[in-house]
Amino acid sequence: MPHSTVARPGTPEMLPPFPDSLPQAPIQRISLQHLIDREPAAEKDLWDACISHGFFYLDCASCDLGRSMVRAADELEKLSHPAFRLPTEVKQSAAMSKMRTLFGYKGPGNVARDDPHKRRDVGEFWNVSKDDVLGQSENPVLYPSILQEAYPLFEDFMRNAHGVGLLVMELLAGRLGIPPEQLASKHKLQGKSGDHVRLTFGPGDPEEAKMETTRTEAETKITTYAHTDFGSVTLLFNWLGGLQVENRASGVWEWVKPVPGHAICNLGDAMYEFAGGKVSSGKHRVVAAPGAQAAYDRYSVVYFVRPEDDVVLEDLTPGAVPKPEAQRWTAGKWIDERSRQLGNAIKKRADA
Ligand SMILES: O=C(O)CCC(=O)C(=O)O
Ligand SMILES: [Fe+2]
Repeated sequence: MPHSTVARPGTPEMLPPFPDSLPQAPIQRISLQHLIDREPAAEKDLWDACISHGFFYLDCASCDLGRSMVRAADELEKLSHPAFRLPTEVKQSAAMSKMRTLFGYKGPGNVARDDPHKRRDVGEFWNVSKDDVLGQSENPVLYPSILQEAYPLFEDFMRNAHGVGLLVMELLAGRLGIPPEQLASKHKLQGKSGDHVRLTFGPGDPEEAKMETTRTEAETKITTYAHTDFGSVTLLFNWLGGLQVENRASGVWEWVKPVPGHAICNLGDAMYEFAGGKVSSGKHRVVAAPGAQAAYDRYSVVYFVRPEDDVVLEDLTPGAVPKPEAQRWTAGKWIDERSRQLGNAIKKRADA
């Protein structure tokens, strides 16, 4: 997959604007500082967002923790440019399919099992494992040196994003009647889990510019296939449009406009299970950025907070009826299975 010749200028201000005419998902903005302060109005907004779309903007400009995450995400975005321009052989030497799980490099060309149009996706990922970065993997991925040399930056971002994920879970636990320490104990930083930083790349394509309102679904190029996130809480930083969330009532794909200084935060399947289905794991995907933005290469920086691999995904709310044994998925197996559905050829775990 050749890279676009249009280099991203590097500063968000220099990018063409997101077209205001497009239907945007009605996602609330919530201040991280207000959540840290446990302000009741912010907690209520969080709850409302989580039981409706399962998505919200997290205003990170409001506190040191948030500003530090924004700075690290900006640095990781810059690192992504050379990391995705490495020769294909170098990237493939750390391919997910060669590794034990979904960590490592994902190239373009996957076809999701359930895509009726059998489109090949155009997106690339570097999935950098928390356990590898923290030096607690038995079998770490041999990432290219450009990524390994940046482990201190990854670690800084991970620790902060993990902390924010735990805060979101603690606040939701309060509403759900789940003892907060029960969720925290299933998402320990030191636990073996699918947590990782994902750097994503989608090639710019000037021919896609302004096609977003006329192209059919079959003509829509997929950067990242429609999916729900597999874990508990996701924090996402992006600079160009392209992210879309499915409106649950109408089935229409609505755009999510990047807002400077804000993370996009969403819940995944594991949180849906823990909450007994009371919160949403919203379906989303990434397509070419809209309008003149389509010509630019698109990068995003994501952190996934997931339950530890051996945690059973089950309803933790008071009075929940335990699932029959045959329907009890551990987080590790759930992540592997969902990853295969999205077209990733990953090996079975030794303990599976
Ligand atoms: O790149 C984005 O904006 C979203 C990425 C995403 O949804 C994912 O990697 O799970
Ligand atoms: Fe996602």
